[in-house]
Amino acid sequence: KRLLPSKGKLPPGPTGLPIIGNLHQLGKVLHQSFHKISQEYGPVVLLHFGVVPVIVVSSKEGAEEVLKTHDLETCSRPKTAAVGLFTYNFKDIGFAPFGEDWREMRKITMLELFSLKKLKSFRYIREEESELLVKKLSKSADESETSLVNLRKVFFSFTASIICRLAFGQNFHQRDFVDMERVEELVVESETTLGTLAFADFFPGGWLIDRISGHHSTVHKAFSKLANFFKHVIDDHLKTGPQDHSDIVSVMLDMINKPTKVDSFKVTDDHLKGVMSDMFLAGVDGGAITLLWTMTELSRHPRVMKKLQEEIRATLGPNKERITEEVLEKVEYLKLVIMETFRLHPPAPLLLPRLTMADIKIQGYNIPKNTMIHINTYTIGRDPKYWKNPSEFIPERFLDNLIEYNGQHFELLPFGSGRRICPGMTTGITIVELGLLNLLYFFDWSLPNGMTTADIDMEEDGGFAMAKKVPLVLIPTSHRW
Ligand code: HEM
Repeated sequence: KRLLPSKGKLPPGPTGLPIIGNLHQLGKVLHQSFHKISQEYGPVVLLHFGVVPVIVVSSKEGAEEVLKTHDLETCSRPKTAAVGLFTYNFKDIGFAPFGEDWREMRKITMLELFSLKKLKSFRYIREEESELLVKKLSKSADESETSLVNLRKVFFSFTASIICRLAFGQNFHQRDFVDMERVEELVVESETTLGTLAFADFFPGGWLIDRISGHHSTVHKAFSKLANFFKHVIDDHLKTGPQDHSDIVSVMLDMINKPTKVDSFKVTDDHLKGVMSDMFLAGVDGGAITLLWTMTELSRHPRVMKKLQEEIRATLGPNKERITEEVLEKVEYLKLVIMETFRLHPPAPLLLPRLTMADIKIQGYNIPKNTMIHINTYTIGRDPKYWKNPSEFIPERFLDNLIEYNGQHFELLPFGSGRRICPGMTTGITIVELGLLNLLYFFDWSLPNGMTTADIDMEEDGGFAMAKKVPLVLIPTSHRW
């Protein structure tokens, strides 16, 4: 507590050890460790990561105070070494401190993601990639009645193909510098490294321990693979001559090469690569993880799977050749299933950490300036105070309330809230809905021979994202009408 100068009452928390603070009390999966600690110490907890004070907020009311009442005072981000490397010195959106760089990068990305001019082509890309997904799965299903499909690989290559076409203008079915089979590795390795705690961030001189333990070299290896991929994408744009503004990379390259106003904000190479890092990691991971947990829960709950497939097939009618996005509005139960998945498996369970820019009060506790805050949406989604039978997967619970995931309801925050809410929410949710619609309309799904629903592994893994540790492997059968 001496490290956190405060005139008022500080939140409670477990007693730490000298120097390392509470680090020895944390496991590899941070949101689960925080969950256990909050069950004992309450919804606002003070911990020390080495010499750095960290507050964990695990209640709807606390989250609302941080993200709404004090949104402005808490809308910066703490800096860590690995993040600095992957974001080209915080020149991205997700980890940039509050200020001009963040504001400008966010503006450019939002304008691009929601550009009216591109709505039609974005929609075409998503629909075409969904058709390709169905073709790939049909091939597996036709080869053998028992052919196994690793859905983690399928979902990562599906979301990566879409994001890379929307944001980078790269169609990987026509390029050979990225192996779509290995894209999952590239994203998961980068994301996990990015979210791992490093000694350098929490102790003076901790960089030495990181070098000896090999952490430093692991981070640099993962980063160099990603940097090499970005280099190919940028070179490819430069080769084709004047930029056509069809994607974010092209728009930003033009801003770097032809700044318009003398005094205006200068976009640099680092801004471009920082934004590419965000799009690739946040965009691909969020969608793939949501798809994976949804299919996992559906496989564990045959009643829900059956009801959802019946709704989808009744709404779309028989023997459709392809699915277009306008039907998304009509499949109500699908939305409830996704919300229930978000409640139990929020893809970013701690959102991204915030940093206070002034002294504030949360739930009556003093939180001084420059404190790191984590919101544990995993605990909030399982809190019996807000949810009846919280550990059960019951999509119908959302029929009785008006809760949505748009950042206005603090008991369900899969995309965060406030100034730093996810700018890719609409894109992300459309990819997830369209992917699931195709999978569930065209195929019936079963577990590998000899496996029962009780055998499905639910173990979590992860850094910033809640990955599923063991891949989900299922058998697709083309649906016969
Ligand atoms: C289902 C898919 C997705 C989920 C669940 C998700 C979730 C999140 C969450 C929880 C945050 C942190 C918000 C906060 O700190 O309050 C975030 C931030 C962000 N997301 Fe997403 N996301 C998804 C898809 C996407 C997509 C498709 C893109 C871009 C193409 C994207 C780009 C970003 C960026 C740039 C940020 C940082 C925003 C900032 O700090 O200002 N996300 N996302």
